[in-house]
Parts: sequence; structure tokens; C-alpha cells
Amino acid sequence: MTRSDGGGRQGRAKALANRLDGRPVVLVGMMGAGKTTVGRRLANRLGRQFIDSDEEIERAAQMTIPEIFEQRGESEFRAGEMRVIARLLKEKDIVLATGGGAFVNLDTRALVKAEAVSVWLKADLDVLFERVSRRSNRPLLKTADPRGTLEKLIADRYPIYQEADVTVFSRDVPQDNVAADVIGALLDHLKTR
Ligand SMILES: Nc1ncnc2c1ncn2[C@@H]1O[C@H](COP(=O)(O)OP(=O)(O)OP(=O)(O)O)[C@@H](O)[C@H]1O
Ligand SMILES: O=C(O)C1=C[C@@H](O)[C@@H](O)[C@H](O)C1
Ligand SMILES: [Mg+2]
Repeated sequence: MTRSDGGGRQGRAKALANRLDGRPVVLVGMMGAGKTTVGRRLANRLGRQFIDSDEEIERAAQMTIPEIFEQRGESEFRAGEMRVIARLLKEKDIVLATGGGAFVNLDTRALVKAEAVSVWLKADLDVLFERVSRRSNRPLLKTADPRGTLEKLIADRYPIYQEADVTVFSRDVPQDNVAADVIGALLDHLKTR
């Protein structure tokens, strides 16, 4: 990276941090889209705290997400997820990565829209499937045909994720580049408001 690239990126991050004025940035999208990994880099650039709602839920429940699904069921998980996100959105200056289903829940979505600026990290089926196949910690994909299940979730959820304030493609390029794209998209969005 050249010196001027670095200066430009830093300048954009600073401009965005000012423009956001404390408002949380919330990343939404499918499992494997890169919300956690890109979110950490984004927070770093903006000088903000990074929080992952899945990790907060596990901490609050003292259980892993697969255990919560197994022992309490998905609807209880969703209710807990909304409570945790409502609590986290009271914080200023955060980047919050949400679980893949959080924004799909009507109440959680309304909360995010009211309190934060939202970013949909979008990726196609092949990219997502390759990424989620690296780990087996996604209870919703424990089916006979995980690829088919992912495809169905994409069909159901993409029209909803589209309601986020901005959409950024989470391609197989370095995660820092995706974070830079998020900064660019948010600056454009906030300029036109
Ligand atoms: N731009 C990228 N290029 C290559 N690999 C990536 C990229 N972004 C994310 N990944 C990889 O994809 C996997 C999933 O990423 P990550 O855990 O950030 O997704 P997530 O959206 O937080 O998923 P979940 O909703 O399940 O928490 C990780 O192994 C991560 O390193
Ligand atoms: O897409 C989903 O519904 C989920 C994604 C994960 O982040 C976890 O929140 C959980 O496994 C459910
Ligand atoms: Mg994650």
C-alpha cells in the first residue's frame, strides 16, 4: 500500500467516525458473510469497540449457541438475542456484529433501524457455503443437505437484509478491503441524508 492510500483510508475512517457521531454501526447478513471478522477490522479503523452479539448471548446464557438451540429452542434464542441487542444498542461508539438471523426478526430489525446505521454484508451461495463448511457450529445447518438449507435461507432472507441502510459485497478479497468498502458505503449513505 502506498503512503497516500494509507492516508486516504485513514482520512475516510476519521470522516466517518465524525459523521456517525457515536451512532452504532450494525453488521447484518448470513452466517459466513464475514460480520465478525470484517466487523473487528472496521471497529479498529474507526477507533471503536467491537462487539459480537453471538458472543454476548453465549456469555449471558453461560451456554454455547448450539446448546441454547438444543436445550431451549430457536424461539427462546431469538427472544434472548433481541434483549441482548437492545442492551448493546444503548452503547455509543460501537461496531456490532449480529447473528445471521437477528435482523430477520421483526422486533430486532425495528430496534436496529431506530438506533443504528445498518450494513448488509452480502455474499453469494458458493462463497458462503465454502466459508461455513470450515466449522460445524451452526445449528441451523445441521441438516441432511446443508447447502440446500443455506440456499433456502438466502432466498428467505435476502429481501429482508436488503432493508439495511447500505449493502456491501463480502468478496474473497482481503478483509481489510471489505472493511474499506463498508467505510466508503457508509460515507456515501450519510452524505446523502
Ligand atoms: N473477505 C474474506 N475473504 C476470505 N475469507 C473470509 C472473508 N471474510 C470472512 N472470511 C472467512 O469466512 C469465515 C466466516 O466469517 P465470519 O465468522 O466473520 O462470518 P459471520 O458473518 O460472523 O458468520 P456467523 O453469522 O456465523 O457468525 C471465517 O473463516 C472468515 O475468516
Ligand atoms: O443465521 C442464523 O440464524 C444464525 C447465525 C449465527 O450467527 C447464530 O446466531 C445462530 O447460529 C443462528
Ligand atoms: Mg459471527
